Amino acid sequence: MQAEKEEEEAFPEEYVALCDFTASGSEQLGFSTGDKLLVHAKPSADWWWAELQGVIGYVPASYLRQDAAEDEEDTSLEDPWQDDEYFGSYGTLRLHLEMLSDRSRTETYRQVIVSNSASLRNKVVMDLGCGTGIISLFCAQLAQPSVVYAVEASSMAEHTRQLVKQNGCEEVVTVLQGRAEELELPEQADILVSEWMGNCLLFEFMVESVLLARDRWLRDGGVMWPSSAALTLVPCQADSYYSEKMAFWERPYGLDFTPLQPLAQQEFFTKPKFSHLIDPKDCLSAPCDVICLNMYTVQVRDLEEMEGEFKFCVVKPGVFHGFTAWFTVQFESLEAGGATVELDTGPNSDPTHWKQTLFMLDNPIHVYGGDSIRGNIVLHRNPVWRRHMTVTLHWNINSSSDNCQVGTKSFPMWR
Ligand SMILES: N=C(N)NC/C=C/[C@H]1O[C@@H](n2cnc3c(N)ncnc32)[C@H](O)[C@@H]1O
Repeated sequence: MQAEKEEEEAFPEEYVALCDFTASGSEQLGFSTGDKLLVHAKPSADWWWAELQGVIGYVPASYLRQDAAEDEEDTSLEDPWQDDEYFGSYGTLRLHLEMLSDRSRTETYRQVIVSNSASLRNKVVMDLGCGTGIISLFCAQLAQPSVVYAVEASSMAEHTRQLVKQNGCEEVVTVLQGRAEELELPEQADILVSEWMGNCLLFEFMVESVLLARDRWLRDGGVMWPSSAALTLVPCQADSYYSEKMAFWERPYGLDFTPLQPLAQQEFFTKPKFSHLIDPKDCLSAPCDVICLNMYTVQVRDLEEMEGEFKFCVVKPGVFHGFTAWFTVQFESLEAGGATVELDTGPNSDPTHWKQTLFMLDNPIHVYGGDSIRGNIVLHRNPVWRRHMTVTLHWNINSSSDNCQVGTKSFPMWR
């Protein structure tokens, strides 16, 4: 009796969902990654009786992990920002080499410095997330700011100091190691420059650090580089990707493998495809900016859920396999009336390391010239894993040739 009594007291236990689970059968309970479930009983090793927001049902035990609160030493694994992993990855050269090898990206930042070099004279610059210090070195080499605070949280910072010295910029560039939103800057900055953009613009949510640093270190009237950003969307064909991942199962070596197609859809089309290079001819309409950020006014709380409408007019017959997304950022001139510089990661510009992001629908839809595809996109930041989000698309197709088709799909990035 005593043991049972103790066991009774142990429940409910709090667990975190490691990944999504779709319930099949009324007595099962579905959930999403990061959901906190209350486990009331463990009738078997594999299936537990759990509750989520008042709903009770059976859940697969293997999808759950004991919540951090119950198990102190694991808290480091529970970091919602995954900083160890994130800054660890930036402590090695791989990602910096990829970014520096991206000429379109890096030359754009150099262009910004060159075209504003006169106005940069005697200014205080903060380079947030300087990495190897490339932007700070451009400032010191191509303009005469009074000081550049090159802020870098990863262990790359000590190498960056060496590069600053190696290139004779130590008089101007000061490398500060630490998270920008936590460290002390000696003074306010006139310009806050950063290369913070992730896939689909926001992934990694480094932008949150940029906004916190803006609010704390950019002086009134100071300049944000980028000054604005836009997420752009277009309905598209993706025939080769569809053939490679889905049509393939129709007749491999003369056999019928179509029973594997639901698995293929789950495995290949549930998450967005990063690093997709869309051919401009696969765009079914003109693209549309669906979400625009003004870097002076956007607030961290706005990042929780960002929504944008779209209305595409199909310009030619084709197969609507999905949507492709990319972003542009603009750098306003320091001189009133000066030219704005833009970095465009879309299919009509030189490719960048971001390429584009492809969201595949479950079932392709034939569309025809004159059809309209209306709807909206919602970027919902993950409440638990703070560098991740879910992208939900809703669409309505109005076609003269057949009745209206409505659809919706959510894509985790990545949790
Ligand atoms: N554009 C993308 N996605 N990444 C390119 C830039 C990422 C670089 O910025 C640094 N970084 C990111 N967040 C912070 C922060 N809050 N404080 C200081 N340094 C930071 C990373 O360690 C990389 O070196």
